[in-house]
Amino acid sequence: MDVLRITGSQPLEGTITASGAKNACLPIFAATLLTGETCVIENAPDLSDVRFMGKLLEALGAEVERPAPNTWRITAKEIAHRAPYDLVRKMRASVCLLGPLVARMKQAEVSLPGGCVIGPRPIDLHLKGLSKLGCEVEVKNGYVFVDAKNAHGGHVFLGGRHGSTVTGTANLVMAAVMTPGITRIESAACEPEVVDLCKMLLSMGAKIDGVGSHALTIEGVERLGGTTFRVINDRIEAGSFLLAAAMTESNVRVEGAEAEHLAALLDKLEEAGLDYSIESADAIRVRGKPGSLKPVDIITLPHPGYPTDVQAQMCTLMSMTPGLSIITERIYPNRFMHVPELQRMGADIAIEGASAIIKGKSSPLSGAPVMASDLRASAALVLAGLAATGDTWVQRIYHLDRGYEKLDEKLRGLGAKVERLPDSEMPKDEDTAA
Ligand SMILES: CC(=O)N[C@H]1[C@@H](OP(=O)(O)OP(=O)(O)OC[C@H]2O[C@@H](n3ccc(=O)[nH]c3=O)[C@H](O)[C@@H]2O)O[C@H](CO)[C@@H](O)[C@@H]1O
Ligand SMILES: C=C(OP(=O)(O)O)C(=O)O
Repeated sequence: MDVLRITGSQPLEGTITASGAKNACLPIFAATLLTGETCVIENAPDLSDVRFMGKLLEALGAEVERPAPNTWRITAKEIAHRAPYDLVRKMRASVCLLGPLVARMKQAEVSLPGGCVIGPRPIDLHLKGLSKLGCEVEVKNGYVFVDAKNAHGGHVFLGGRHGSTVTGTANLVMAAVMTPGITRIESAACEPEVVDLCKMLLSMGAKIDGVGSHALTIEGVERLGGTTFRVINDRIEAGSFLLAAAMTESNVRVEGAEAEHLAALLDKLEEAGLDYSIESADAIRVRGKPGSLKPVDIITLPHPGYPTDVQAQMCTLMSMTPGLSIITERIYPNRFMHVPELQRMGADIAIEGASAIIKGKSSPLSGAPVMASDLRASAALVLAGLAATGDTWVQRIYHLDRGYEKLDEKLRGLGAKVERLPDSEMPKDEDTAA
C-alpha cells in the first residue's frame, strides 16, 4: 500500500486544474445503460471509482472501451438486470444502476451498497420514488428487487430529513425518462452533478423540464439514443485547491473552477477575508497573504448551500486561522473522522453533536503520521500537511484515489513537496521518538 509524504510549509505557485467531476461522471456512466447505442463520455476523471464503474457496466454486458485516459466509449447493446453484491459493495454510487435498469429492463436486482464511515446512507427515498412510479419494490437478502413492468409516470416528493437526495434524484430521473407517462419530482436535488446528468439525458433524447430547479417534470419516451457528452469539472476538487492556496498563503490560479458552482464556498472565503478573483468563467485566482484570514462559521446544506464534501477541508483551514469557528454538519452529522487526525497535528477542535468547535491557532500545525478514513478526510489531511511544519505521512490514500485524479502530481506542479511512497518507507516509531 502507498502512503503520501508531504514536507510542509513550501510556498505554492502556478496553475492547477480540476479534473472532471466524479459525482457527475458516475451516474452519467450508469445512464449509458439506457440505450443500446454508443455513448462517448469525455472529461471522465481517471479515478478508481470511475474505472470501477466501467468494470460494473462491463459485468452487466456493456462493451466498454477507453480510447484515451479521460474518454470512454460505452455500448450497452444487451445487458443483464442483476448487479451482484461482490461488485456493488465496493462503491456506494453503484446504487445509480437501479434507475437505468428499471427504465431499460423493466426489472432490476441490485445489491444494497454497504455502510459508510461518514454515517448512515439509507436509500429509502430512492425506493419510495420507484414505488410511486408503480414499481413493485422489495428488499430481501441484501438486495433490492424491482419489478417495473407496470411502471408509469407519477408524483414523487423526494424531501427527506436532511433535504433531498442527490443519487436518489439521479435514480428517479433515469427511471422516469423511459417510463410511460409524466413524472413530477418535487424537492429534487439541484446539485450541479444532477444538472449535468439531466443535460446528458436531454442529449440522448429525454424530455425533462425544470432542470436545475427543485421541481422536475419528465415525459417518458420510448427510446433514447447514443451521445457524446463532456462531464463538468469537479467543483469539490477545485474548492479543495482554493483552500490549499488559502492555507499555504500562496498565489495560485485554479482552472476548471466554475464560480457559479462554488458560490457558497466563495462566499465564505470572502467573509474570511481571502483575496481571490474570478479570472474567467472557469478560473479563480487566490492571492493568499500571511495572517490575513479571520474565522467563519459554516453549516453544510444541500446545494446551493455549503457542500458537505468541502467541510473537512474547511475544518483544516479554520484550525490554522486564529479565532473561534463553528462548523455544523447538516447532511452527515457524524462526518468528522478527520478531526482526531487533525488533533494529532496540533489542531484544537472539539466535537459537540453535529458541530466542530475550532479554536484556530496562530502557530502552524506540525507534521505527523495520520490515517485517512474517507475521501474528503484524506484531502483535509493532505492540505493540513501542505501548511504544517515538517513531514506529514498520510496513510490509506486509496480513499484519496477514489476522488482526486493524480493529486500528488498536480500539487508537485505548484512546487509542493509531495511524494507517493510504499508504506515500508514510513519511519518506524523508534526513528521518530525524541
Ligand atoms: C456519488 C455521489 O454523488 N455522492 C454524493 C451524494 O451522495 P448521496 O447521493 O449518497 O447523498 P444523498 O444526497 O442521498 O444524502 C443526503 C442525506 O439524505 C439522507 N438520505 C439519502 C437518501 C435516502 O434515501 N434517505 C436519506 O435519508 C442521507 O443519509 C444524507 O443524510 O451527495 C452527497 C451530499 O451532497 C455527497 O456528500 C456525496 O459525495
Ligand atoms: C462521499 C463522497 O462520495 P461517495 O458518495 O461516492 O461516497 C464524496 O464524494 O465526498
